Amino acid sequence: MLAGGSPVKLYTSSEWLEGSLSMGKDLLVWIDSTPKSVNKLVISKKAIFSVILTEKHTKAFKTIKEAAKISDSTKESCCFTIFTISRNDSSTNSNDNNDRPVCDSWSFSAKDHASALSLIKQIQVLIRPDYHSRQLYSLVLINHTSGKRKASKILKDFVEPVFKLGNVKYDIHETTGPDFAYDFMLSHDLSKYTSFCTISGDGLLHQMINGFLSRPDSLKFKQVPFAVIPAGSGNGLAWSVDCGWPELACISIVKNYSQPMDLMAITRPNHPLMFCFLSVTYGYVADVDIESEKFRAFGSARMDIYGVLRLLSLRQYNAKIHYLPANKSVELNQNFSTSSVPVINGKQINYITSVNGIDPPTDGNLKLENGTNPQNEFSVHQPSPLKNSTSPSDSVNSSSGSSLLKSSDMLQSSRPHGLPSLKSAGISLPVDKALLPQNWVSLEGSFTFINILNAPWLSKSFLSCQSTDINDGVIDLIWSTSKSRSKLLPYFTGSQNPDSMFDNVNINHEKITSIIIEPEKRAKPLTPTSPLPESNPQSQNKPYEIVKGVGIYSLDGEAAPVDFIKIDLVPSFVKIMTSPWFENPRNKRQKSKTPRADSKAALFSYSAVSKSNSTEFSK
Ligand SMILES: Nc1ncnc2c1ncn2[C@@H]1O[C@H](COP(=O)(O)OP(=O)(O)OP(=O)(O)O)[C@@H](O)[C@H]1O
Repeated sequence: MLAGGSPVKLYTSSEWLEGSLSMGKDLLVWIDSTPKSVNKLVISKKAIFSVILTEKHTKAFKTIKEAAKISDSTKESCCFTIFTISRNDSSTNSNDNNDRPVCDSWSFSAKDHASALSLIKQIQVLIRPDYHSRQLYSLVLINHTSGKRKASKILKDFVEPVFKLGNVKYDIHETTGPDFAYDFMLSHDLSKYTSFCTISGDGLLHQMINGFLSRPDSLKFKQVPFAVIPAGSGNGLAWSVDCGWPELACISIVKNYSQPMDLMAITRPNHPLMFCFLSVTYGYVADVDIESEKFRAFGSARMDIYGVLRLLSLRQYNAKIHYLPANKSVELNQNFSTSSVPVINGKQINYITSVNGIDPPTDGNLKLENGTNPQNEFSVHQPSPLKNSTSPSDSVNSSSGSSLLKSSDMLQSSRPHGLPSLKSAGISLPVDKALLPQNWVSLEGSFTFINILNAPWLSKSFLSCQSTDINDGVIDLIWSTSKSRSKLLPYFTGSQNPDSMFDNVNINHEKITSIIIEPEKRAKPLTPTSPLPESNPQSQNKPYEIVKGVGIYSLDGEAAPVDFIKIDLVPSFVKIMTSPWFENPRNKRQKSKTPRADSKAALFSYSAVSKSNSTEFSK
């Protein structure tokens, strides 16, 4: 319901129009009071990120920086300006990230200074409901070495002015090395902050989240959202939460929009438990991501350019994978269904283990027992029926040697508070197929790539899976054994909707909750007794021996040595800032006649009143 309107003039088309301004719960409405006038302006609260007292000048602010400066100097005035963000109505394509948001400013004049201040107070509640009762205070870590080294410019052009205009206080710390964010989050007092933010790529946020979750008191700050203001080369998470443009990321912090985010718990031999929010990749995508680090100066284009080169000489890696399909992790008590039997290179793979001791029907054309795949590409897991299939004991395989995962013991030592039990925790490595719970699926073969995803976008131009979401309670597993460049190219170039390419012949897709990778070749530590340290993409000293054909893992874009690895979904484990209209995830937007949730048509409606002032975010 709208409260009664206050007399307020709106500056439009070089003149002041008499009218009244009313505030609803979710919108602001100005109506021309001239008899028979059709002039009306409606602005959705999602679009408003600032309102400031301004001098009675009608000149538009050229940049947001200029507006931020003026917000200091205006003393007594009856004028005020509202700043909004939206996208142009013409941008309707969900599968590209090229439409930059635009800023509009709207100039109003109230009866007097006191009325202007009173209206400003009401509009601030539209910016965020607790504007007057809670001061936002952001912890900001900035990595000047990210991407094309534009972090300082992003700070000056976007973060400083938008935070000032939106009344967000902040403490900023420059990273001094690769472990800075991890150590900072582990050791500093975080109690005054309302968000933990980076100006960086995905790598720094990865360090920040892992440092945070290693704190003994992390549970206390569980409601504090993380935010990433993109300055890196990939910025996969930022694009996945509709904050790929720095101005949108800053405005999300001002408006304090957040939602829970799933994480992937990563368990590896000789490493503490760690978490990824974006992806774990092995094969083509990891090779491109990590090996193209030397071309950082090209920004996100480094991956596109190097990706083409790598495609010309495709590599494959022999490995076994074992995964728990999402539909099997909930309920075991169901009959075998053939609907989910995948087809690999045109051949149906009888990969599903027997469920509750009932053997799956066999395909007349195939006899798929271990090693008897007609293409000799996969061997198929057909374990003996287990009595207790859901939770085998946490035994450690005695023949496993020192590098083996000590299952639950290892996890206990570094488990963050509130971490649910991990589905793979009871499985010792190397996997003994006879002991693998029967709802798990095993495959073995030569993989071109294995992508394990928690978010749809891995970079500005690479939508790796449209149907995934940061908070959908599942992991998306996408893998290929194909060497067909023509079939793989459209997936990596984004020329087609990725999900339409998941044909289970060249590119396979499964929704899962846990996965174990057992690569045939593994990285070797240089000193056999010392653990494999976390590798840093920029480090010149690789602490492990480079063995030809081993490849590399990319964990949220951070290089890691190839070894046994377990990945388990942890639902809604942290919070992440998203753009104000992220409730309808943009990756799910379709081309349609309905206006985009972030378009001017959806956020404003105006009749006759058509001239707002455009303000540049940065020059
Ligand atoms: N001052 C620093 N010197 C060297 N390395 C740093 C410094 N600060 C952070 N790092 C490390 O740099 C790595 C990459 O950083 P970041 O993710 O910010 O940029 P990026 O790799 O260009 O972007 P993206 O991950 O999106 O591709 C992270 O591992 C981070 O820990």
